[in-house]
Amino acid sequence: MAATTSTAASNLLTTKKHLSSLSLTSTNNFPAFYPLPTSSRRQRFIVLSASLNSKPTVLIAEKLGEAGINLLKDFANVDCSYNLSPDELCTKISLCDAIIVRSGTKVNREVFESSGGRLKVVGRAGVGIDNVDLAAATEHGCLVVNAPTANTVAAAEHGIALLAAMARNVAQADASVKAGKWQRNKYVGVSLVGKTLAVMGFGKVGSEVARRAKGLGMHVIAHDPYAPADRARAIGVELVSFDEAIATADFISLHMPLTPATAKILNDENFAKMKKGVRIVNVARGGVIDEDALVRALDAGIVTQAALDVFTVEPPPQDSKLVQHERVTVTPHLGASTMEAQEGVAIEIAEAVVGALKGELASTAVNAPMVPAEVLSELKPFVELAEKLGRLAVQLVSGGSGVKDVKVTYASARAPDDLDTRVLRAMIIKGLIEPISSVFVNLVNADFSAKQRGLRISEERILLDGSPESPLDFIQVQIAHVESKFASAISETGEIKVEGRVKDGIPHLTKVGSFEVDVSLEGSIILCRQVDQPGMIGKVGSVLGEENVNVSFMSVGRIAPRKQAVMAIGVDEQPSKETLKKIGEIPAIEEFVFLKL
Ligand SMILES: NC(=O)c1ccc[n+]([C@@H]2O[C@H](COP(=O)([O-])OP(=O)(O)OC[C@H]3O[C@@H](n4cnc5c(N)ncnc54)[C@H](O)[C@@H]3O)[C@@H](O)[C@H]2O)c1
Ligand SMILES: O=C(O)[C@H](O)COP(=O)(O)O
Repeated sequence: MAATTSTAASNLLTTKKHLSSLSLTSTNNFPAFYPLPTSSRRQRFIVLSASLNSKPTVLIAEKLGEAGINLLKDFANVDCSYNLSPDELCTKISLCDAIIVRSGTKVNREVFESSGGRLKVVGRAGVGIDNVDLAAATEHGCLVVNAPTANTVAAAEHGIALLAAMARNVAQADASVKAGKWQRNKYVGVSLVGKTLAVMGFGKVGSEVARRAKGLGMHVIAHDPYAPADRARAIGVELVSFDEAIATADFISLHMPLTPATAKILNDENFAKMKKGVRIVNVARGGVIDEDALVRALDAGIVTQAALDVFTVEPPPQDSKLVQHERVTVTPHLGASTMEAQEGVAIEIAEAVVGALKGELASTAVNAPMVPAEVLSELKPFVELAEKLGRLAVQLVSGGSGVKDVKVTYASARAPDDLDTRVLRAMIIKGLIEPISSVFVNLVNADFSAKQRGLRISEERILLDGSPESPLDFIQVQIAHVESKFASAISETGEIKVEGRVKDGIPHLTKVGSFEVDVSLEGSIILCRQVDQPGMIGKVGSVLGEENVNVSFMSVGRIAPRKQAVMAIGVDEQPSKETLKKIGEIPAIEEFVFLKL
């Protein structure tokens, strides 16, 4: 057995310009995209319809900066129709090759179905694509592109504006003066200087908020299990645990994406851990707060004030107790709404849409990583395996010094020249980044996205003896210098380690930490560490069965009989919190974790 090592980081592209687009040629003058299949997307060959002879039509459905509109007009017929009803949108869409929206327009399955196959590009002039049905887009051969960077500073500035306005009761005092009152004693505020601000989510927006808050004389701490600690230290911010952040902060500012792990992360249980009198700002996504719990925390005096730009349902109901609360300041999702940001976003999205209509794959393409068909046919299950191992590994991280050093090992009997691992590396990066951020990774931007987040991916090849029929024997992903929410995932050498193989064309998880397991990577997975003893599979299975959660696969890996064992359980549905709690309460179970694939 021989090993060769190379460092992907050294090959990384260093400027965004270098990777802004990549052209593919195809037959009959039409550009072509090959989106990678994942378990949730049907594989499909996408052909864009912007023929070389006719100008495409772009519908701009929400207000867009002039510079972007002008850029589009050079290339396409532009129809600016704002405030369309859903029916009007469905009628118009059949005449359009592309549509550009912000967060206010729902581009749902009906829109794609109504387009009669003509719609080929959806441009989201901003970051979040919560309002675009991605699965429907991919099924209809439609590329979705977004503009992820141009509104970062605007969002951070809005966070700071809300922080200061809340502390000094600006909105409430303004309404009071306009109502003919002069209540100087009622609206005495609190100072920001010297106060502790906890920035929850230290990504693009969070780090800009932290920088600005330092300038205001605040003591800034941050919680982000995946952000590199040295990046935080460089701007004088200490990364702390979730509990420490919320327990010590005078102000909490939310900047994490909405994911299954962050949904309602501020809930009754966590409000109860906060310092009495805490003030909360949210310019991320409404869903990260349990809004009913926030009303209870405000009424109980745990939370003194809140300032919210985003809501679970937008616009929120007019009679919402939260919106109407006297100590809550609200804005209608204005984080990205500055002249400058909207000009920047307009240019970013116009360039991406024009590029896509010309057949280039933008670095901001959300649903179409691109793989040549001949590569895909052989590597398809390994491509899926790579993404899923990345997703599993990152979900096992609980803290430490951030996700920084990732080592990928490919074991294969193929000579290194016969196995192009570029796609696999991109898919591992996709799996590592997408569950924890607002970034979408494709083949064009994968290495750049990794570099931007401070991720160093080193790759190792293990050359196996034997027949090289299958491209790979196993793939292993290790994350160093981190803690895990499932201690058994840490290997003897101290890294989080997951390993997988393809069996009968299906990706399988075959190793977690030092434990051998065997579970097919479909649906989701529960990992439990237990004292090996009879009846454990039955006990866990019946807890899941009580809630009608279908078990697809179970396997137990153990060190020795009657010692510790790790049980991997594949489930088709997501168990409720109560069901997971019941699993944790089974006496022999020492730890467990639920992982979404
Ligand atoms: N209000 C607005 O108009 C507006 C504008 C821009 C962005 N946003 C929202 O702001 C949020 C942040 O955007 P961004 O561009 O900074 O995203 P980003 O991906 O750059 O940063 C998100 C950070 O959150 C961290 N994170 C993930 N899970 C976490 C967890 N459980 N706990 C703590 N941290 C966690 C990630 O590691 C990452 O560093 C997103 O929700 C985005 O949609 C809102
Ligand atoms: O996701 C985003 O980019 C922000 O939330 C801004 O959304 P908007 O473009 O609708 O203002």
